[in-house]
Amino acid sequence: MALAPRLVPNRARDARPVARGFVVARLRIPRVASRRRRPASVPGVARSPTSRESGRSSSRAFSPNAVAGDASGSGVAGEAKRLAVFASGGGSNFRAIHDAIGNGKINGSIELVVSDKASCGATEFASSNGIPCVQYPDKEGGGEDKGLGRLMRALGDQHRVDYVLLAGYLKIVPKEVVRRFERGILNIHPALLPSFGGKGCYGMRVHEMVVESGVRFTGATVHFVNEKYDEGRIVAQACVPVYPADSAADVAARVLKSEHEMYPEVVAALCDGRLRWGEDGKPVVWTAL
Ligand SMILES: Nc1nc2c(c(=O)[nH]1)N[C@@H](CN(C=O)c1ccc(C(=O)N[C@@H](CCC(=O)O)C(=O)O)cc1)CN2
Ligand SMILES: NCC(=O)N[C@@H]1O[C@H](COP(=O)([O-])[O-])[C@@H](O)[C@H]1O
Repeated sequence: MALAPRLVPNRARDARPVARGFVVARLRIPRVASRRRRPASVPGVARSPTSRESGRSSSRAFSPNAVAGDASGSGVAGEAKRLAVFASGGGSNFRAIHDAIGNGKINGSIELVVSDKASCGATEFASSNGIPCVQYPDKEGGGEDKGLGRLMRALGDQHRVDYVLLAGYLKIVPKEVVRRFERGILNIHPALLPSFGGKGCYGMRVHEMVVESGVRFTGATVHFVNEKYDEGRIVAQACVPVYPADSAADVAARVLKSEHEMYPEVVAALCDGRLRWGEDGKPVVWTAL
């Protein structure tokens, strides 16, 4: 049986940009036999002994066990995390995460898809892969609470979701969900927050603003979700150039490609317990040397 890896965090200044363009910290994880193929892009990753079953993350000082969503630092190493994806559109980020799970890069399973749309690319992909879908908000059938009660039951008792991943979801996630999944909801935004973020900043509109602004770089941001649009703690960013002749569509395609590379890696770290909160309240993706 593989021994639980002892994490020996390096000093914060060891965090340095990597070829992928987003910053990770470095820690020495003794190589342990892993039952599953390690994520190709993060060699030598071992399973961290975490489990969301042990309840919510505490706000205690940083320690090797202070991982997102883990209150005790104990738990069953390697247990696949149960994921819900919220999407409103084509679902390419959803599909990138689904593919990374299938390739063994993410230790998780997508148990539920939530959309404000009765049908979109994401819900069609979910249905064709046997993944249940729930509509929220559901103005027609949801009554006063727009289906909030049904959503909470689906995320809780029915599908026992550990983490929520927003992937092109265009509505505000209600505070009840944000509080239920403290430090357990990620979002990908198609710009370098805090620039070009907030209400009204979504989809192609973001890239139109970027081109109009004349900035020379843009990119994507993965951040934790709080009760406001795009104000949660930033986890990782990927940077791409903006060329003078670029249209908004050119920029959108370049940013989307970087999203498909970055988001699965961050989700893999979240599911492996390698997404850790420092004493300064900033989350960091850790990987092996
Ligand atoms: N509680 C939270 N909910 C959501 C967040 C968040 O950070 N906290 N992120 C958004 C995703 N997002 C940017 O990354 C975003 C999505 C949509 C909007 C927006 O202005 N929406 C419009 C409605 C658009 C429509 O219905 O077509 C609006 O609210 O008027 C801003 C940012 C997901 N949810
Ligand atoms: N502010 C939220 C927002 O604009 N999210 C963006 O919507 C697109 C969804 O594409 P997808 O449906 O193909 O994943 C992605 O570019 C994502 O960053």
